[in-house]
Amino acid sequence: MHLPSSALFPQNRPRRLRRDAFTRNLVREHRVTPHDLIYPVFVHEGENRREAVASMPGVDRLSLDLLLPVAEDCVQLGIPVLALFPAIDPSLKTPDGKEALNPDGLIPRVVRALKKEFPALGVMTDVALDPYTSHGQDGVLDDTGYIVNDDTVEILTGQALTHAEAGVDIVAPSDMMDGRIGAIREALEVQGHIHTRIMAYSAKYASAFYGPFRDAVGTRGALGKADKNVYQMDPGNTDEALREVALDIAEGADMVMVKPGMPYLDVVRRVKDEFRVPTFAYQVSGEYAMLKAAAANGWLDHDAVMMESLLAFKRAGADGVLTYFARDAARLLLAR
Ligand SMILES: NCc1[nH]cc(CCC(=O)O)c1CC(=O)O
Ligand SMILES: [Mg+2]
Repeated sequence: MHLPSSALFPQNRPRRLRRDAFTRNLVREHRVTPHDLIYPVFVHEGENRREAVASMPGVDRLSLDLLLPVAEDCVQLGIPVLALFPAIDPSLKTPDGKEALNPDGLIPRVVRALKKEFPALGVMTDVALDPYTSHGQDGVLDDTGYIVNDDTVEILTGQALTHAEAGVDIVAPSDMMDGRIGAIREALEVQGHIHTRIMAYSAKYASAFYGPFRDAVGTRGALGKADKNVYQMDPGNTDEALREVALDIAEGADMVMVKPGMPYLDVVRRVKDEFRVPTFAYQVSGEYAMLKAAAANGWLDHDAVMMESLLAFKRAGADGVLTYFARDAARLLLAR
């Protein structure tokens, strides 16, 4: 028999551990479970209103009555948290986005209904002004069109309190203003909302992958050619992500997030290694749209790439993933 030249061969045969399914199952280092998944949903006013989001196949804007069965499905599937995003009636949008502070607005009403019907299901809300502003930016503008920080933080703090008063479990500021986590945490404490958790969008990049989301919440038109580069992070930076996360933890965040997801797995890994806090990644609308489009063309296997993409987040160090695939993935996992 011909002998191989390497002294390590044939003692070292890594393929032994790949030979059959039971061995692969036995030695697998990372897994996805339904409990890892947060399901983002889009809500709008009305009754029995369902509107498909063209750039996000399988995702609809729903009125509250149609959202309730979706919430029930999440409970059945073991998905721990729903993340709410509003598509606000254009007649309610203003330059300062003050509808975000309305205690009887869409989001507070949806939160109250969900917590009443499904008390064990976690509910998370987005803290940011873009669905409420007439210009589609996440904050208020000065005369030059610059998004001003501190005035915006004041409004965001009011928005977070409004959600907390409605009974939300987790507020998730996605605006990228400086100092908002500290301001929100202090206000929550002062008002006695000591259990409200904060998941900070700490390292949120100015990304082109958010396009379909802006269709879903109806901000693409208002935003026009404008970008969010003066507050969201530059895609070229990773040290800066660590500084942002450090600030948010110091200011009182319970959990942090990196966003987008798949193109930023290096950032997820660095954040997890550095801070060892609950770390989440957002597989954003554009990532979802890419995989859906390729699958619809028959270029990729839908279920296989869905599960592989989610597993990649876990392997990179994420404790959980916000994903529009949450229900599909959970269903598949439970069927196995
Ligand atoms: N505060 C806005 C917000 N909250 C979540 C997303 C993106 C989510 C997605 O693309 O799936 C965005 C878009 C943006 O910053 O323009
Ligand atoms: Mg910050």
